[in-house]
Amino acid sequence: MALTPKEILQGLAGFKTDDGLQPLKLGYIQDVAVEPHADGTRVNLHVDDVWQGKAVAESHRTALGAFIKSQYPDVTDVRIIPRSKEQAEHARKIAKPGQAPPRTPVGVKMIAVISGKGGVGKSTVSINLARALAQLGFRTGILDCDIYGFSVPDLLQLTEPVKSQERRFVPPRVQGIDVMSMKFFVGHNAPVMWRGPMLGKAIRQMMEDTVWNNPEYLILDLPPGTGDIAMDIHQYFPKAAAVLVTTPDHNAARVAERAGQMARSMDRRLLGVVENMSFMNCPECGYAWYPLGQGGAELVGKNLAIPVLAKIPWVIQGDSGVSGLVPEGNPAETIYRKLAQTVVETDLVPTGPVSLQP
Ligand SMILES: Nc1ncnc2c1ncn2[C@@H]1O[C@H](COP(=O)(O)OP(=O)(O)OP(=O)(O)O)[C@@H](O)[C@H]1O
Repeated sequence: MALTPKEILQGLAGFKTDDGLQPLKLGYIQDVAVEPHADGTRVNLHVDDVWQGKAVAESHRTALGAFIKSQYPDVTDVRIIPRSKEQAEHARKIAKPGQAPPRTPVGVKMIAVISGKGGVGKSTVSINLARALAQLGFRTGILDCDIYGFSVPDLLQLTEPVKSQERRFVPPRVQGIDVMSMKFFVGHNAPVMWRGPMLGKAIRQMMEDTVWNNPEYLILDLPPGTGDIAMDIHQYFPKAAAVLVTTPDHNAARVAERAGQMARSMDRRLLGVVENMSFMNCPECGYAWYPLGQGGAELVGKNLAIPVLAKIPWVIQGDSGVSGLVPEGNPAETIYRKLAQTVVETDLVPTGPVSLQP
């Protein structure tokens, strides 16, 4: 018999933290979802983000996960996802557990993630921001607009081919994010060698011929730079607000600033700057060091008069790790969650149902 959320909730009645808190009794457990997978069962548990007036401790989350695994041997993966009460309420409104999300298209808020230089982590920030928004309960999609340099599917370790339905494409879903990328339409790592008009057609088709699940947020991973391609793609999404990504070194920051100026000259609203690969923490003593220097985000922020939204540390992946998603329990998870919360609290204007039409 498959495990049910109710059984997990019943089991949680027996859980206490080291310091004697009973989260179920205290009303900190928001909801449980059980997902059967080929290699076992995954449990996603939303909990309040504040316990006893403080952000829920990492140790409480770890203990909760370990408890569930110890009670139910079929469970191979537990995700404890903190969320504010308001976000839980919002999530309940948009998708009652067990029910399909409403079919009426709602407005989509688009966020273009942009950078000056390649390789600063624009795609990494895009996927982790998308996941954090999905974890907050929003239907979220990501469109990899980096037609020539697509990397979103690889960073998400997506291997399955895209499926079609009535001559449209069904985007694969990873961790609650619907993903569309040029990668799905080209041969194994084949280069895309198209010029302008074809490029525009590809973006338009990926948007319009995709069966999007009425996303509330669509993250656009734009190509880096200020050249023709980046400008063309900016034009396709006139209403998207932008998040600028830089690394801390001042050279990258100056290039990022130019990309920000270009976006602004095209009437794009700049929400702020995210500094990626900002610092490294020693896993033993917590000592922070700065392999790429410091001050890049502040420089961009000051010169463009935009806020620094987040500083993301270096994230060390495991031996097998080619995934760009921050591993569960890594401190960067909390930083991305706060970034997503900032985005949610920003008065973004929805653009109407997903469409490229302005
Ligand atoms: N915070 C981080 N810690 C460790 N590695 C990172 C971090 N951010 C990005 N990386 C790694 O750096 C590489 C480049 O990242 P990513 O592809 O996100 O950059 P990008 O700016 O989108 O590049 P491009 O524009 O060339 O596509 C990837 O291998 C990614 O896993």
